[in-house]
Amino acid sequence: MTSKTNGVYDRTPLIAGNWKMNLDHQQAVTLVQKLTWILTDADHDFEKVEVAVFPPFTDLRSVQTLVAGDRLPLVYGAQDVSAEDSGAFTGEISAQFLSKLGCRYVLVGHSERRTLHGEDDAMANRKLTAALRHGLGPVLCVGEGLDVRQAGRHVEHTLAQLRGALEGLSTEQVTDLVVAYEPVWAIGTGEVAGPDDAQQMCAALRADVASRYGEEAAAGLRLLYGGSVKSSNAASILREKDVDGLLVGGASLDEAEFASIVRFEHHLLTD
Ligand SMILES: O=C[C@H](O)COP(=O)(O)O
Repeated sequence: MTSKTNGVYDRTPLIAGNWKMNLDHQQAVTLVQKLTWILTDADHDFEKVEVAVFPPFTDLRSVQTLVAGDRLPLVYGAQDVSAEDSGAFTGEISAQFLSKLGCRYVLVGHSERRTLHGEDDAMANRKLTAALRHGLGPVLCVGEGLDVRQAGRHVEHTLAQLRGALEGLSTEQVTDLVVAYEPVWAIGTGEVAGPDDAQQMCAALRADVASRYGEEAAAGLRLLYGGSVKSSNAASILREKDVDGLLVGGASLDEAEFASIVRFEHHLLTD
């Protein structure tokens, strides 16, 4: 069985906030402070439901100082990483630097990196490998565009992205991985894939990992859904068996809204 269980869920749920290119380092400190106050006030158990924020690179040092100084129970990561470790790569950020800043996670292959910067599965694979080399937990993002969904090829497309990005990884590395399914047509558009869509894809991703890396790897793999998540739809998506968490964009910029998403169990109880 997986070592990821927290005694309540099969795997520890992860609620992650991707701030994208929003909030400077001072705003970052304010948001992280307020978010922690709200969650601590509400007796949130951070061991039971993990909370992560993904600020811009320039905020990370400030977030590290705050989290370490005040021993805050949330974790943080970066939105991207270089495939290279060091050298003449102007503008790139090494996984080693992120590791030194206390990042636990890093996003790899986000759809905005793929569409705006031409990143393909081979690049995602190199970045993922670089992250693992330096002890970071990659959050691999996969998902189809509207044309692919309309053509009914979304499962095959997303599984191909997964396979390409995982090329050469060991079973152990795959077991600890987080994969976020983000249908591109649902990102920042207000369109949400239904809980059934999220479950269908997450089940397909888990089954694919089971067939290639074994049941234990599949049981440990955490699968997130991302795309126009709000507090009003979070609980219904997280109710699905194979969905282990959420990757939240816009709604993570509002501490009260994000805290409400983190406390999805409260909605499950009151729904
Ligand atoms: O990384 C987060 C996703 O791109 C979702 O963004 P969104 O919640 O603003 O749709």
